[in-house]
Amino acid sequence: MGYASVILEAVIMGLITGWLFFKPDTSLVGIRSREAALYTSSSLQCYLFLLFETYRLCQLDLKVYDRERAEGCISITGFIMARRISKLIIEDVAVPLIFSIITYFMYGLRTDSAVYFWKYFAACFIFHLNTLSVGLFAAALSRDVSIATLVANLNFTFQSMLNGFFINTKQMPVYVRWCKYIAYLWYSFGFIASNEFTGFKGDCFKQYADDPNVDSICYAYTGKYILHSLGFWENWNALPICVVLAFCLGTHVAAGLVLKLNPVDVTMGKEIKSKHEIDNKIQYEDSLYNQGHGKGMEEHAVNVTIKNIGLSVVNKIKKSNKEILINVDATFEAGKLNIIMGPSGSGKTSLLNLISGRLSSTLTTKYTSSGHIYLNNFEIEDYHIVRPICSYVIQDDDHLLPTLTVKETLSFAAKLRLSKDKLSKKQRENLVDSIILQMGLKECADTLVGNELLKGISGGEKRRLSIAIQLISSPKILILDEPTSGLDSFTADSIIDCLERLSNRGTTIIMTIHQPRSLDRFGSILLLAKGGKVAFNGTKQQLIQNFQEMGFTIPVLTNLADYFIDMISYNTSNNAIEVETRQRVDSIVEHWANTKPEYHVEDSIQLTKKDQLRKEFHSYIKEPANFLAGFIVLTHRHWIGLVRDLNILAARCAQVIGMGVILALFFARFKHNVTSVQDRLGCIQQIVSLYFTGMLNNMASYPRERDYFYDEYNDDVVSINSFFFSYLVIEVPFEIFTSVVFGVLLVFVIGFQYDAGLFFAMTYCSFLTVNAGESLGISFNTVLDHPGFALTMISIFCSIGTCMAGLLAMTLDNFLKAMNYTSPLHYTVMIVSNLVFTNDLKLYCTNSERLENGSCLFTTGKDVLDAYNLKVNLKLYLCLIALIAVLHRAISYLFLVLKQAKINPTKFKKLA
Ligand SMILES: Nc1ncnc2c1ncn2[C@@H]1O[C@H](COP(=O)(O)OP(=O)(O)OP(=O)(O)O)[C@@H](O)[C@H]1O
Repeated sequence: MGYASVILEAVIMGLITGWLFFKPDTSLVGIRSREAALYTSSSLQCYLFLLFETYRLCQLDLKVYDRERAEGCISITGFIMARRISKLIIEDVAVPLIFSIITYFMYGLRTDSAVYFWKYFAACFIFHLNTLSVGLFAAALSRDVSIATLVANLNFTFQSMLNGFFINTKQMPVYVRWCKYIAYLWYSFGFIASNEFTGFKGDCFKQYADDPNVDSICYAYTGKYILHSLGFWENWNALPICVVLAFCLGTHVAAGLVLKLNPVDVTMGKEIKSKHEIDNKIQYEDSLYNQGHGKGMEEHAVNVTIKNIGLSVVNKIKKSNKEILINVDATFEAGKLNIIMGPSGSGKTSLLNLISGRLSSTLTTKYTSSGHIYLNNFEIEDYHIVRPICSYVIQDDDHLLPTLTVKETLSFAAKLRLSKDKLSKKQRENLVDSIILQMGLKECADTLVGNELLKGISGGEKRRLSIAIQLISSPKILILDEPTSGLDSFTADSIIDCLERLSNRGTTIIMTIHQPRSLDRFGSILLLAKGGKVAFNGTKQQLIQNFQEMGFTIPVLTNLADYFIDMISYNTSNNAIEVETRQRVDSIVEHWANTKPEYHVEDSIQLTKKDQLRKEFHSYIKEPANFLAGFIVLTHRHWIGLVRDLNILAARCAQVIGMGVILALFFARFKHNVTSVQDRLGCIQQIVSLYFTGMLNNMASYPRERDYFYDEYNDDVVSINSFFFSYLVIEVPFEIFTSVVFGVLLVFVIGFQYDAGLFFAMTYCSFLTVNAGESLGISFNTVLDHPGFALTMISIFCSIGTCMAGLLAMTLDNFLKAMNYTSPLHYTVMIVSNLVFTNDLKLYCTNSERLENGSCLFTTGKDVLDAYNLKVNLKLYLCLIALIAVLHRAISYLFLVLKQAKINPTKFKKLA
């Protein structure tokens, strides 16, 4: 995914920026477009890779490195060198090469000598390398993705202010002007601009070729003038490229040092005392079953029978069809621990997913199934109607929210799951306490769950917490995927004890298990052989008898579970052994097929609709919390998560405000000479970067919230609306607060104008831009499950919006112009420009700024609007930007609904 992402990014960015800046002419506007194109090559495209690299390092590569380093397998130097070497060909060379080839020819850069192309490529290569080193440095500073991307983003904003494109370094306040010498983007842009403009002459020279004053008439069209106005020099080659290389090396060394001094920033999760103590005397039965929630579990046991189950998956890209389960027959009775065992890849998880109605096809894969599933004598025709009466404990515990304590996790789960049961607060607390006691979680009840960066409860405790969450709704059928995997035998036994108690009360337990200590406690065993075929289903005694009948000797001293799994696994260590073991497995499967009992369900009745299930099993049905109850619980939970995760909180505030501070540093305060027009335009262009900050804020928290929501949605406990609006309610106050500060910084500190209208418009546009960026994040993170890939796509989207906003790509074709009307960035640029460049903005010329005839190019702001064709209907644009922001959010909502419709197996093919 990593390589595919970066190559795709290079191709898409190359093609689209190539389209935006396609062969500009050599008029003044065309020259500015050419400068903007070179800016994207030296800076903007690197920014995308910077974000991706930072994200990938935090989420994946540094986690592996930290683990290996803790085990003493790798040194810091080894890690950095290995990383560079392993990515040299595909990422470090191929990506800039692809981007260079596409853009060089689409931008129409100089073709008088091939040397210029190779210098352009060498520059892109070194800038790319340098960008990756900055990503490494940011991730080394903090493994937390919100802080690392904050560092990377603010660093880029700082650098891009200094590169000379947005503001001529000579116009900068003296206290920051010197910073250009330490800004790698200044050298990068300078090198690439010098490569293009050294000796450059615009068409003006052809036009006035016969005029003896051609040199003075066309001076503004010469490379010398263009480079001078940007603050660079002709033939500026060796120095900038060496400096960028030195930056690259230096940043790698600095990142290594930071990695050494800051090994892994794992903080200890503190205890957070809850308001009431857990009463040791509370018994599970007392609270759960005698307080109106037990629903008479013993009354109706639900036995699950499956007959002739087949399952296959088609990969639409590879056009392959794989059989996962073949003719599986089994019964899972209430009151017993029913286990499914088999070698890895035998289809255990797929079977559980099928029974519980959670199989989910994707854009590239499609599941097809056949067979019959019965609950007692009711045949379930459609998967989705099974879901409300069963709970599912998935294999992995990473979905748990790290900033909640064990008790809070269960309390919130109880508020959602029991919102429709008329339990008092006290009863609910008792229930939670009793489950905590039951699952042996009392000692860690007030400890944060934690994750890899926040030390919290142990792996075994997380496993028990995941099970405890599902126990809250006292499910009639409890399905568990490897509840004991990765646990020590004592903890594993304690979980089995608990499940046994549950099954004794009538819950139907179906679980997969890998290596149980003994088979004695399991009432029913389903053995699945490789290829998804049944090798046996019955009790332990029957299993032994079955194997003895086939002539196998059951070893006395070997763990029986291990023995049976070995017997139905292929050994592929060499051909002869593989053939032998395959024959053995086939014979076991065949023997079972010939001797298995008839799985006949008497007087079966078909259940085709949810309402029928509701009628038959009404006391066991789980209902999602209504909108308001879900909204309140999720908002409260999200808020706690936010205030406890100071990194996310800091990032949410600092992304926007930090950008305002950097802009204030460079632009405060605007002069009123004609040259200040470019500074004002540059500053307005920078405002659109808020789109990126919205997206980064989203990336820091949304993927985690989303995963937890998917689990709860699949559990039928919460609705999409509750999740969607609770996220909105938490996010918006931060956006409003930071946009107000941003407005103050830009309007009053930088000094656009002391105008209340401009301040409100600036705040309004900033808020809507950040909000739209966040919506974009929701949309892509919903459509794409892989956050790294989502980040790549969002970054491309944001970059294109930034280029088209109005002040970078100045000459758009009609299609792009039409597209621009859907971008909030276009409206932001236009609204702010129209409020800044008014008749009240009086401009003067210094002597050197006067035209040939002694007049001034601009005397008021209005002249600027006219010259750049920026005049728009302000009121209409103020309405349209709000409409576009709402539309962004509505689309993200739609994606969420569509995604859930796909996850929700109501859309699945019925059992044939
Ligand atoms: N969407 C899919 N696309 C391709 N193959 C799939 C898909 N889903 C399942 N499979 C394949 O089906 C087989 C069974 O997978 P499953 O996860 O059910 O096995 P398992 O017995 O639970 O394995 P493990 O014990 O390792 O968890 C595997 O070979 C897996 O690769």
